[in-house]
Amino acid sequence: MKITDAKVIICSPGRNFVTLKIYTDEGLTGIGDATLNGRELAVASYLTDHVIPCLIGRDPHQIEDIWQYLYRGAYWRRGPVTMSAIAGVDTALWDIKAKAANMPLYQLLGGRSRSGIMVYGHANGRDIEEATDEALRYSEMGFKAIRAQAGVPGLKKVYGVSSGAQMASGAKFYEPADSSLPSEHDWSTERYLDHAPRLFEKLRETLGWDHHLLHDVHHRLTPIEAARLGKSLEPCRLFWMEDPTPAENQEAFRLIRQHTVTPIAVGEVFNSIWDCKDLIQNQYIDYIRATVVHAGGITHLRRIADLAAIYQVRTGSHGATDLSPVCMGAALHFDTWVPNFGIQEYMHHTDETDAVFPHDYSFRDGFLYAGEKPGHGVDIDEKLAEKYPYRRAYLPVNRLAHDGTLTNW
Ligand SMILES: O=C(O)[C@@H](O)[C@@H](O)[C@H](O)[C@H](O)CO
Ligand SMILES: [Mg+2]
Repeated sequence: MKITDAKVIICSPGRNFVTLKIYTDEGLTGIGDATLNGRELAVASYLTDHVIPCLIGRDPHQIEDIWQYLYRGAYWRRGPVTMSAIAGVDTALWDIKAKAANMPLYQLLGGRSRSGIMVYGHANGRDIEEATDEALRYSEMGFKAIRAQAGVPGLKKVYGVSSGAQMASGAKFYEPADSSLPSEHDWSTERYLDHAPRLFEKLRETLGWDHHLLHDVHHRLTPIEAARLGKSLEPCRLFWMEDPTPAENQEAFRLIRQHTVTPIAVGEVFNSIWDCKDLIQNQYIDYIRATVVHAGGITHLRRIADLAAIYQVRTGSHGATDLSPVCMGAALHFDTWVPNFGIQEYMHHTDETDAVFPHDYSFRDGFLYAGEKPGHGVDIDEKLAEKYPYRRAYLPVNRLAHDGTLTNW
């Protein structure tokens, strides 16, 4: 089989997505997600201008050789743009290979390891009461695991709190990339550290102990502040505290680990095994959040998961709405196979997004189920995609409320 063509499809059904489609001389096609929130066109150009010319004429079955060619052959290795582009190619090639084998992708990876994929949903509110009501609603929707985020008194706009309407799926629409220039949020660590434990005390008081509760700190604390938060949350028994501190310095997590047993999840911004090697080998984390779309595709994510398995670190892949249904579809096949699975994030896409990306995965009683169609089970309706042209959008920036210092969003 030979790759005869490939193209990048950029669309914006509620938010921007970058999709790579690969064509072969046997009529099989495959698609991969290559969306990088706020930097979409960089990845589109990397694919169109630098990668696609190298793919034409190659055997799509040679996934590993193509991966090595695109990784080592670029000379300039790693980084979110490069690895999202490689991920788009890799996912499309696995899609083609599974279609050629006439089997769902998880079978090709090694078969089913579990009956279904436990997922967590996003409950959030402007204050503790609203977030608690949302968490109750997610419990009624069948979620066994619920991430909770709430506004912080005195702060205008913080991460994770939706001001969107409720969608048909029951979830509230939330899209952080909300403007043609970065919107500015405000932050106070002191207010947040006083407030977060109260949110989870209220949630345990209201929901009881049968649900997993998760929280995303979103890179905002110093290591010792993260240690303090972890300790304060211990009585509420969280499933994980996510991104407690920026992870460029993996060694920083040793300090957090010395002070708290609250489980830690990191890695949605990681794009290679090198970003997580020390965190995993030192068991500074409990879950690795790397994803198909941002960590070089299925080929590389398997390597990260296998390293993690040696140290009893489990997967907890990112699954926000800026990862397209193509990524979710591929992730569910990966999650169905991977032996050290932990949990999968699941934010409902909009109905218009689901229409552009028809898929055969389904949600039932707190679990997602990959479909049985050959491939990863997701397609793109190119005609419909044309109705939603790209529009520039940025993730917000964040400033300290008391003096405007630029900090982590
Ligand atoms: O854990 C999460 O879902 C968040 O960290 C993401 O929603 C993140 O803010 C977005 O993916 C950024 O594009
Ligand atoms: Mg996160």
